[in-house]
Amino acid sequence: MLKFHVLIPAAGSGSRMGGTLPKQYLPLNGKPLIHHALSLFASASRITSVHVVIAPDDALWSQHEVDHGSKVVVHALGGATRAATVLNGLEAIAGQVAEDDWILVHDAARPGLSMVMLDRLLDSLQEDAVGGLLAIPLADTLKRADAGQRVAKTEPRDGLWQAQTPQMFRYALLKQALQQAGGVPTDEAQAVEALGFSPKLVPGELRNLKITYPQDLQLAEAILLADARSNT
Ligand SMILES: Nc1ccn([C@@H]2O[C@H](COP(=O)(O)OP(=O)(O)OP(=O)(O)O)[C@@H](O)[C@H]2O)c(=O)n1
Ligand SMILES: C[C@](O)(CO)[C@H](O)COP(=O)(O)O
Repeated sequence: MLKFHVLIPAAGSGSRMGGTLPKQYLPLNGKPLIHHALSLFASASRITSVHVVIAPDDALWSQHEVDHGSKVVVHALGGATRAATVLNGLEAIAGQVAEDDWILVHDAARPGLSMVMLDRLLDSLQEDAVGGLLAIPLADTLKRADAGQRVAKTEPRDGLWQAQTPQMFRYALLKQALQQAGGVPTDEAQAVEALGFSPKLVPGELRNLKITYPQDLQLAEAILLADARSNT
C-alpha cells in the first residue's frame, strides 16, 4: 500500500533571523513556529508517520513539546547542514519505512502549509515516477546586482519558479541522492536532479513562505490570523 511519511529538518540555528532562540521555537500566534506544520501533518489522515530531526544538543524541544500523538517521532540527529540533517533522519528510519514509500521533507520554518496544498501535492505526485515539490512561479522582474548593489542586468524570468516544501520523493531515491550529492544541495530536488531526474513542480502558494528574516514572521502572523478569522 502507498504510504506517505514526513521528515521535518529542525536543527537550524536561524542565523538570518537573529536573536538567541532558534527560529523553530519562536512564538507564532500562540504556539512555537514548528508546531504549526506539525499539527497539520499529525492531523492529516493520509500521513503515516512524522519524523522531526532536531540538533543533538537541543535543550529546547522538551520545553516546547506539544503532544501530537504517536505518529510523531523525534530524532536528535541534526547535522551541520539541512541536507545532512535530512540524510541523518532518513538513515534513522531505515527498516521502519519501505524503500518505495514516499517521504515528504518539510521545513520547520514553513508554518503556512495548508491541507489543500498538502492534498494537491499528494494527488499530483502519488503516481509519479520521480516525485517533486511545491513551488511558485516567479512573479517579479528579476535583477542581477553588481558589487556596488546597482543593476548589472535584468534576467529573463521565463520558466523560473521558487522552490517551497514539502519536497516529495521515494525513500530509496532520496537517500541515494543525498548520499551522492556533491557540494551542499539546498533542497532535496537539487540532489535528485543531480542523478539525472526531473522533479515535477506542483503549484504552492505564497502563504507557504519560509520564515527567514524577522519581517517574514510578521507576514506569517497576519496570514494565519486572517485564516483563523475566516474560519470563525
Ligand atoms: N543544519 C541544519 C540547517 C537547517 N535545518 C533546517 O532546515 C530548514 C530550512 O532552513 P533555513 O531557513 O536555512 O533555517 P536555518 O538554517 O535555521 O536558518 P539560517 O540559514 O538563517 O541560519 C529549517 O527548518 C531548519 O531548522 C536543519 O535541520 N539543519
Ligand atoms: C528547501 C528550501 O526551503 C526551498 O526553498 C530552501 O532551499 C531551504 O532554505 P535554505 O535557506 O537554503 O536552507
